[in-house]
Amino acid sequence: MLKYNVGIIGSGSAGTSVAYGVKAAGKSVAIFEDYIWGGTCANMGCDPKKIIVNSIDVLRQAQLFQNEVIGKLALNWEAVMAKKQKYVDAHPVRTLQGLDGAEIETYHETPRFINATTVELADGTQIEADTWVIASGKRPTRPTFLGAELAETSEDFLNMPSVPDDITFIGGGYIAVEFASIAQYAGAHVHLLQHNNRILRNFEPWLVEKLVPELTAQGIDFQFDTEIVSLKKQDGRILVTTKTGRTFLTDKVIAAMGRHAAVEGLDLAAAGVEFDTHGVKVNKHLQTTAPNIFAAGDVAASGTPNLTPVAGYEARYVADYINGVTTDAIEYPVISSAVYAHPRVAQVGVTTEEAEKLGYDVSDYDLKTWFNYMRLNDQATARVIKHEGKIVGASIISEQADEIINMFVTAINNETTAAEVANQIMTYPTMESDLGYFY
Ligand SMILES: Cc1cc2nc3c(=O)[nH]c(=O)nc-3n(C[C@H](O)[C@H](O)[C@H](O)COP(=O)(O)OP(=O)(O)OC[C@H]3O[C@@H](n4cnc5c(N)ncnc54)[C@H](O)[C@@H]3O)c2cc1C
Ligand SMILES: NC(=O)c1ccc[n+]([C@@H]2O[C@H](COP(=O)([O-])OP(=O)(O)OC[C@H]3O[C@@H](n4cnc5c(N)ncnc54)[C@H](O)[C@@H]3O)[C@@H](O)[C@H]2O)c1
Repeated sequence: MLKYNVGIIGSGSAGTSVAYGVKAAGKSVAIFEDYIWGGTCANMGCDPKKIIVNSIDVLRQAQLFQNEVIGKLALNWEAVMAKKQKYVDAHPVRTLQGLDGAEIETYHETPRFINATTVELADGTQIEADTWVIASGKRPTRPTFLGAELAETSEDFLNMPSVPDDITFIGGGYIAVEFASIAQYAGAHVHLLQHNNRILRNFEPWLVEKLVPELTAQGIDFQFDTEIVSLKKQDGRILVTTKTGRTFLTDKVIAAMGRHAAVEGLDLAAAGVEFDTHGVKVNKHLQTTAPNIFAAGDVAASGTPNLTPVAGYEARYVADYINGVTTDAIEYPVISSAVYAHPRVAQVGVTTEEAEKLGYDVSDYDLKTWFNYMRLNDQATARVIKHEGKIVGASIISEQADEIINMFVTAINNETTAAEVANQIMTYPTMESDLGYFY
């Protein structure tokens, strides 16, 4: 039987990071991937999306500067896709080369647990490892209504050869909002159907209350409290029927109703690993219900948001734990996140609701009058939460929110004071040089 110190399932941000971490400590390592080497973020998530978003940003900038810059720009979707594809095609190759170069054994298939230490491959080969790490991520949740097979996924959207005239998103999370913004600027008529009355449920309500009217004014048709009962092909288009009996025709439907843990085919029960709708159950050491099996990244029900930097952080912790570098429980720094719409929204740390309970100071800033936002025609607004002279939370709606939020991440983690900010000489005029004004 083949034997390794560590077996890792999944080659995304979490799996590869654990693999390099334990290999560096001299362990023998095998990694299994049943789809595309390198995982979601680089192949069908953050990176290809951000390449497309950045082309849309140029159109957005032209719109914001329409008084100063004259002439109409047009998006060449095919060229944007070609640029995205060049990056995406290279990624699995780079991932495999990296793993091979580090002498990490690679298997392109789903391993099936037969007990807590041994898996079996499709050809009957058995592989044993002292320690396993489940880093298999999440996969899109498919709808179950009549005609659901006509609904495509975020991956299909990122591979669209052309922009449809009319597109419908089911769901109001990160993916639906970001892709609706892309599609709208790319020239489609966009519908976003949310089954309740709140999109971006993990974001500050004040941000969402500003974003929705902005995106509506751009042309996105938000339909709240709307559930789909069926999709049906009609005259080369798709007929959408909602629970209220309303019907409309669209050209493409993208289901973005969340993602579920990718545990199919692993037979986790045979290994004594429990999971539920949130993912694989883990304790404060990211250990599953089988003590020699860990879970990290999206698949782990660790109570953290499913984001790439979180997957990397958990993976580094698991590698350290396996290597004996730490026995402490995992502790997370503040976790920032952004929605790459136009404008962006981003937040980190203590929320308004928490601040009100804790009696912390909540300050709002109308940034459009500040020089660094005025020069960019950016109608930005920020909220900063402070306690004992330090920033503990921030949320922002701005064309640059994804970048600006990171200066708050650093200020919160370092517990930076106003005096410490004043002692830094930053380049001017830049957004970061305004940090002192938020104290
Ligand atoms: C459209 C989209 C956009 C996103 N944008 C952002 C963003 O802007 N910023 C951000 O921080 N996060 C973003 N995310 C989330 C981010 O992609 C994930 O949080 C991150 O990829 C999680 O990494 P992971 O290693 O846990 O899982 P993954 O990257 O999903 O890796 C898991 C790997 O395991 C493989 N696998 C699954 N089952 C098996 C099996 N049985 N056997 C072998 N292999 C298996 C999968 O094929 C996959 O390659 C986005 C996600 C999506 C879908
Ligand atoms: N910018 C980023 O960091 C980024 C971007 C994209 C994705 N992601 C990650 O990927 C994950 C998946 O994204 P997502 O947008 O699919 O999920 P999500 O969890 O963000 O949103 C799911 C949406 O679908 C809705 N929904 C749930 N069940 C439904 C149903 N039965 N019918 C209709 N709508 C339903 C929810 O109310 C919610 O609005 C995110 O949670 C996030 O962690 C991050």
